[in-house]
Formats: sequence, structure tokens, C-alpha cells
Amino acid sequence: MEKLKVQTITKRYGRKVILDAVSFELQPAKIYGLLGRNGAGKSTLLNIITNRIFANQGAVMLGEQNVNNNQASLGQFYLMSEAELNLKHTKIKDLFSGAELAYGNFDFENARRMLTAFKISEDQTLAKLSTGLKTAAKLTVALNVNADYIFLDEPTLGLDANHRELFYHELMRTYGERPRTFVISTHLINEVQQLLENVIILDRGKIIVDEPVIDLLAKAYEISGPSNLVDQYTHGLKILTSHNFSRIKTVTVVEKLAEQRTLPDQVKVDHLDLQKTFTALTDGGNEGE
Ligand SMILES: Nc1ncnc2c1ncn2[C@@H]1O[C@H](COP(=O)(O)OP(=O)(O)OP(=O)(O)O)[C@@H](O)[C@H]1O
Repeated sequence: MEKLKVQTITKRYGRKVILDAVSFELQPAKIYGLLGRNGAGKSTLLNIITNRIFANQGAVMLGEQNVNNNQASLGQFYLMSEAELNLKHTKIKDLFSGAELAYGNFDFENARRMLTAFKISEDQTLAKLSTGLKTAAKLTVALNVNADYIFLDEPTLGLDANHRELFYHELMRTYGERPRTFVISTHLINEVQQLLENVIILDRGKIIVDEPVIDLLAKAYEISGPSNLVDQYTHGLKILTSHNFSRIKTVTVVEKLAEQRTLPDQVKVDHLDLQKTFTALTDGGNEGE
């Protein structure tokens, strides 16, 4: 498996810049989270990587090959997204054969086992399934297709809590059996935190985070206490969010706290989880666009 390199991708719709010279790399056999607020450009980016839409500038490379219209490279990528590509009236079993035809070595046995777990018959068509079960059927294809890079755009759309658990379990199972790269774009950040090795955060057209989750969380803090003491302790730090309740101030920072900073007795420092870190970093972003 080769590295996938996204190099200075720019995408504009009219005069609006959706992706602004975005660059990052995906390593073989890792699970990434691609996070961003509504309208941040996640789907646009995944569609560009998989050649469904075209960038105004930049390139996507698999190893040394530009993937643009390159069937051999594109044959390593699979995108599961909301778009149904006119497959509504296709039976699930025909989706399986389609994946076999396009990619070879489809894991029929595991796919049938997953369908049974989701209580879906392979003779059903996507059109007749509920939103959640449609997602479950598409996930069953995505987790059993023979591709090195699998992009899951909103893979939990409509899935109830039990089915989401089943999906996370199946993802880890297939990843354990055959490690390949998964990129999961989702808003259910807390739920996927345990699955992700790396996180990429898109905000207002740019990548603002691209690192192992463990490294990001190691420097993500919530600091609270009497307002004047919090101000004193955080002097010189970049405060991302700040709230006052009565005389207690709570701020978030995502940067290393130097050891020589003395923590006043009444000030408390806690680590943030991934959801809160994301919110702190993207507060004031582009929600609702
Ligand atoms: N075909 C299009 N024409 C014009 N603008 C578009 C088109 N497709 C997407 N956009 C705009 O590009 C921006 C990014 O959209 P995109 O769907 O990539 O965001 P997203 O991060 O996937 O959002 P969400 O989390 O809400 O699904 C949005 O402002 C959207 O309105």
C-alpha cells in the first residue's frame, strides 16, 4: 500500500473558496477522523479525492501517481456517501456483485454475515429500506470491498444506537483482520473517538489539525476557577473559549502548558475529550452555511 498525498487542493464554487490549498497525507493502514462543522468542505474533499468532482488547483497522488482519471489508482479507493448513484432499485446482492466486478475479491461471506446482523435480506432493494437500514446496507458493501483506502462520509446517518455499535464493532473487526486506511467523516465525535488514530480538522477551508488523537488530547485543557486566578494562570496562552458563571471562569486552550506555570490552589485543570477539543477549536466557524 502506498501513501495518499493531497497536495494544495483548492476548490471554489463561484467566488466562494471551499477548500483553500489543502494539503495532508494519509498513511496506509490507519483510521482517520475527518472532522469539520456543517459546510466545512468534508464531502467536497472526499469527492475530489475519489475523482467524483474536480479541484480548481492541486493534485491527489497515490505514491508517485496522480489519481486524476487514473483507473488503477482509483481502483484502490472506495467512497461511501449519501449519494446513491442511481442504485435505488438495485438489490443488495447486486450491490455486492457490483463491488466484486469493480474491485475483485469482495468478501461475500462476511457481507452476508453483517447483513444478517443488521436483519436485512440481500434480496431487498435500497429504495425499500428505511434510512438507517439503507446506511447499514451501504456500510456492509464499504466494509467488505477490496480497496486500500475507504472513505466513509457520514457512515452513521440514520443508524440507531444499537446499529451504530454494531458498525463500530464490524469496522474494528475488519480492520483487525485486514488493516487498510479508513477515513471517517462524522459529527458523532465522542462515539468515534476510541476508533480513531489520527484526526484531521477542516475549518473555513483550511486544515487546522492533522495529528494523532493522543497528541491532540494531551494538550487540550479546560481551566476553571476564580476569574482573576484563571487570568493569571493562563496569561500568554491562546484562549479558545471563555465562559463566566457567577465568579467562576472556565476557559479552553489547546497548547502545551509549560511546567514552570504554577497552578493556584483554587484553579482546576482538566483534559478535554475530542468533542470538546473540536468545539473549542472551531467555535466561531461556519455552522449553518
Ligand atoms: N455543487 C455545489 N455548488 C455550490 N456550492 C456547493 C456545491 N457543493 C457544495 N457546495 C458548498 O460547499 C460548502 C462545503 O460543502 P460540503 O458538503 O463539502 O460540506 P461538509 O463539510 O460535508 O458539510 P456537512 O457536515 O454539513 O455535510 C458548503 O458551503 C456548500 O454549500
